Parts: sequence; structure tokens; C-alpha cells
Amino acid sequence: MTPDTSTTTNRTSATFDVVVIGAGPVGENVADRVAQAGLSAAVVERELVGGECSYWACMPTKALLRSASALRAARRVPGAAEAVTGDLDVAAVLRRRDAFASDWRDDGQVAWLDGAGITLVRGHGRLTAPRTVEVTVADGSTTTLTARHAVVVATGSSARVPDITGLREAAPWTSRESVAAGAVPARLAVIGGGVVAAEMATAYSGLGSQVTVLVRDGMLPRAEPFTGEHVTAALRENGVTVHLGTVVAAVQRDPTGTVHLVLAGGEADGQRVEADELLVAVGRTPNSDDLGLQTVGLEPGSWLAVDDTLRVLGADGKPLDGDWLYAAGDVNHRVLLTHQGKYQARALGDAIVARARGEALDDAPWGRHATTADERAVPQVVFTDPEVASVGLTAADALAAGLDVRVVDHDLAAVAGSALHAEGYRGRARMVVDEDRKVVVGFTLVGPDVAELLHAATIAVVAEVPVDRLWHAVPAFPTVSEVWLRLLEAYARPAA
Ligand SMILES: Cc1cc2nc3c(=O)[nH]c(=O)nc-3n(C[C@H](O)[C@H](O)[C@H](O)COP(=O)(O)OP(=O)(O)OC[C@H]3O[C@@H](n4cnc5c(N)ncnc54)[C@H](O)[C@@H]3O)c2cc1C
Ligand SMILES: NC(=O)c1ccc[n+]([C@@H]2O[C@H](COP(=O)([O-])OP(=O)(O)OC[C@H]3O[C@@H](n4cnc5c(N)ncnc54)[C@H](O)[C@@H]3O)[C@@H](O)[C@H]2O)c1
Repeated sequence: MTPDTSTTTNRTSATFDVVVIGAGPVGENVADRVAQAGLSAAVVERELVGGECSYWACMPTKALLRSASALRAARRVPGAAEAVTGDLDVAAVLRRRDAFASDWRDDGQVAWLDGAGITLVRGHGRLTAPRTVEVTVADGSTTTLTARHAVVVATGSSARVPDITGLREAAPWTSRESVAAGAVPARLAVIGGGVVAAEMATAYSGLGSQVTVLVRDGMLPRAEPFTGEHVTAALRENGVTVHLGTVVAAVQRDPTGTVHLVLAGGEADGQRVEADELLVAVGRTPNSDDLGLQTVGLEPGSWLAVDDTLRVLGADGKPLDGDWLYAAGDVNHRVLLTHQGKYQARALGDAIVARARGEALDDAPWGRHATTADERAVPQVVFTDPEVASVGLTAADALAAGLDVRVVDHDLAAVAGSALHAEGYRGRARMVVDEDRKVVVGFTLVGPDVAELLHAATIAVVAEVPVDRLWHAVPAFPTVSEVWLRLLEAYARPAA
């Protein structure tokens, strides 16, 4: 349907079938999905169309990591190693990062929105009433958008800065500054042991910084424990200092610009660390504090709880009256990953269209309008060196969920394809099998270049392929994928 619009001085109003707040990867995909089905859609964006992922997260971080990773890969293969005689060209890496961040300009994505027939409304969006979003532009003018069918909150998340004495005054980097930096600091300290900390420590060490990582809860604490052990060992071999089990008690930046940190707990208790920049990477906070949530009975600043078709739940745990408010992507806190947010966007866009047409929803597990994979089969690659690739449940998650599981591990170095891939290849794979159903519910790999092996495991988990049938999926020789055969052989032997 076409939008209705009207204008008075400094105030505009328009009605669309669907209004999306936030033009990150998730908001863009919801809008595209409903527009393709013939509904009119507007997206509201206060910064750059494309969101965090395009300019300060997924794409530029991988550009920062890739060149040093390619160099290390060449150095692991005799014959190629001898041909590598120079150092990394840091300026060229930063230029490539800039290109992958589109030089922080969104013309390309705006053109894509235009081509898809989606209306872009630039400014800060706030809910003011059911189905109503007021957009404030920098010049103070406002546009009131009314949604016939749905308002979708896809406002994402921002870096969380914890309360540590002196931290804010020391002007630390968050992920944004670390991703967009114009120069590489000689010394970088990193607080955190999650995905951002591990990737950026790897990136900046590769770019030549002397990196110190201050980890409170273990490296990659949500993944299989052996992954963090491999990544920690490799960081240390590459000259990174990693302090485990420690917290930062106080931070101060002196007049020369040097940052001083005081550590407490663990092996580094009482030690001091000096750095030129400090990256804080301790998780995210929802972009929902200035969204007008209170006008529709919700708590400002909270993650937006949703049901399986992504309807926002009120304080009573039920969807708001009229099925009009939805939340997708980081802001609903289900899974903070671009590909999973876009999966939600596809299911949600289709659900909005079905409801608009009065059609029944297919919202049973694995149905078209359900987001079942968010709970059972989330793939993730951590682009450290070695890479970590995982899908589904860890052994600990599966046990906590009450499953009767059998865990099978294999040394990736013992696979012929790995030995060919690189000298001194080190890695490990784990398969978690639900013994009641005899299907794989979790799979994890750590090792050089394992990222591209992950999708086979994702298919095995999503399709619930019986282990007996997986036996007939023969990996090509000599590939690293032969680890599947080794795991299945070990699984076939009686448990010790
Ligand atoms: C350093 C880093 C690296 C990452 N790497 C990966 C990776 O390799 N792979 C992966 O899958 N995930 C990665 N992620 C996670 C990924 O970036 C997020 O999951 C993804 O960006 C979430 O998309 P989104 O659309 O929900 O939110 P966002 O990308 O945050 O987009 C939300 C948009 O909403 C806008 N907005 C917010 N509030 C308002 C408002 N009131 N009015 C108007 N506009 C508003 C924002 O300006 C923003 O453009 C990474 C994250 C970080 C921090
Ligand atoms: N390759 C990828 O897929 C990729 C890359 C980067 C980020 N991301 C996503 O972005 C999100 C944010 O990443 P992140 O690393 O900021 O968060 P995270 O949740 O992955 O890790 C945060 C870490 O900080 C630690 N921590 C929390 N509070 C602390 C404190 N006060 N002091 C010290 N340590 C503290 C936690 O133990 C945890 O290890 C993640 O959910 C991740 O999925 C994905």
C-alpha cells in the first residue's frame, strides 16, 4: 500500500503499513521483507543506514584481522613462508578497513533502500503512543509516523562501560573507536575476555601493538573451554600478555596521555599496567533508553523481551494489545549476531505480512514465522587465530538443559588435511550428541581456518540428521573436514 503524507511548518506526518526504528542490518531486512510483499515501509535512522555491523563491527573488524591472518597462514607453509620477506603494511590494512566501512558514508545503502521502495526518515525515533513514532531531526523539526500494521524496534545495542574508578575520565576506547582508529597505538590494554576482546587483541597484536588483555571470567567463557585455552595460548605465543582471573580496580590517564591500570585478583593481583589506549569490551547495553518506551507501558533502557514471533512482551509477560509492537536483532537480546538478527528479520517480516493479510501463522518450532534456530542452532565464528567456530549447545549447555549427552572430541592436528594445510597445525573438534534422539546438538572447532567448516555442522544440527545417516556423509580426502569421520568413528566405539 502507498503511504499517506501531510506537512505543516516544521511538522510532517505520514502513515505507512510498517514503521521500523533503526536501519541496521536487522531493520533493513524487516523493511525489505514487508516491502517485497507489497506493504509500505518506512525506516527511521539517526546515524548511518547499515548500522553497527557495516561501519563499526562485523565488516571493518574482519578487514582489520584478515591481512595479518593471511600473512601468518603463508608463514606456516614451507615454500610460501620463504617468499614472505616483508612486514605487514599497516597503512594498507587501515585503507582496506576504511573501504570495507564505506569510508563511514551510507550512500550505497541509501540507494539500496530507494531501489527497494523503502522510505528513509533520518532522525531519532521515539514511540509516543501505540502505532505512533515521532522522529526528531537535528534541526528540531519532527515527523510523526503512524503504522497501520506494525512498529518494529530494531535499534541495536551499544558498548557497555562498567563502573570502574577513573575509567570514564580516562576516555577509553569502546569497540567503535578500536574499529575506526586512524593509527595503531604502541601499547593497547583490553578489559574483557569475550568475542570483541579476543578479536581486537588479535587484530592489534597483528598490527604491531604491544597488547595486554585483562580477563575476569576466562577467555571466551561462553564457548567450549578448550577454545579459550587455544586462543589464549596463541595470543601469548604472538607476544600478547594475557592476565586471567583479574579485574581492573582503578584507571587513570596522566597528562602525557599514558593510561595506568591497577589490577586486583588472580595471578596479576596488585600489578600495574601502562598503555597508550585502553579498550573496554565487556558486553553491550540496549539502545532503548530514549525510545519513548514508557509511553506504551515498557521500561526505558531495558532489553525488549519478545515471544517466538518477536512480539514485544509487556510487564504481564503478554504481547501488547493489538499485536503492533515487535523487536528484532540485538535489542531483544536473544542472540547478538548479525546473521541471527537477519534471520529474525525474515521470520518477522513474513509474520507481519501474514497478520496484515489475516492469514494464520506458521509459528510451531521450525515453522516459517518462528525463530527456533535462535535457541537450538546459532552458528558463530570468532575470527581469532586460531579461529573458533561453533553451533548449537556446548557440552555444559546440553547438560544444564537436562539432555543425556555423549561428548566426542578429536585432535584436529591428527587429520591428514590439517597437516597439509599448515605446519604445526593445532586444533580440536567436539561433537555433542543427544543420546535419546541420536542427533548432534552441538559442534565446536578451534584451529586455523576452521570458519568455513562450520556450515556442515549447522546443517547437521538444524536438520537433526541421525548420527547413523551422518556416517554416509563421507568427507573428501584430504580435507580438514575428515574430522567428521574421526568423530563418528570415535562415537561408534563404546564409551569409555
Ligand atoms: C566489534 C564488533 C564486532 C562484531 N562482529 C560480528 C561478526 O563478525 N558477525 C556477527 O554476526 N556479528 C558481529 N557483531 C554483532 C553485530 O554487529 C550486531 O549483532 C548487529 O549489528 C545487530 O544488528 P541490529 O540491526 O540489531 O543493530 P545495529 O547494527 O546496532 O543497528 C541499529 C541501528 O538503529 C539506529 N538507532 C538506534 N536507536 C535509534 C533511534 N531511537 N532512532 C533512530 N535510529 C536508531 C542505530 O543508529 C543503528 O544504525 C559484532 C559486534 C561488535 C561490537
Ligand atoms: N565474530 C563474531 O561473531 C563477533 C565479534 C564481535 C562481537 N560479537 C558480538 O558482539 C557482542 C558483544 O561482544 P563483547 O565481547 O563486548 O561481549 P561478550 O558478552 O561476548 O563478552 C563480554 C566479556 O566481558 C566480561 N566482563 C563483563 N563485565 C566485566 C567487567 N566489569 N570487568 C571485566 N570483564 C567483564 C565477561 O566475562 C565476558 O567475557 C557479543 O554478544 C558477540 O556475539 C560477535
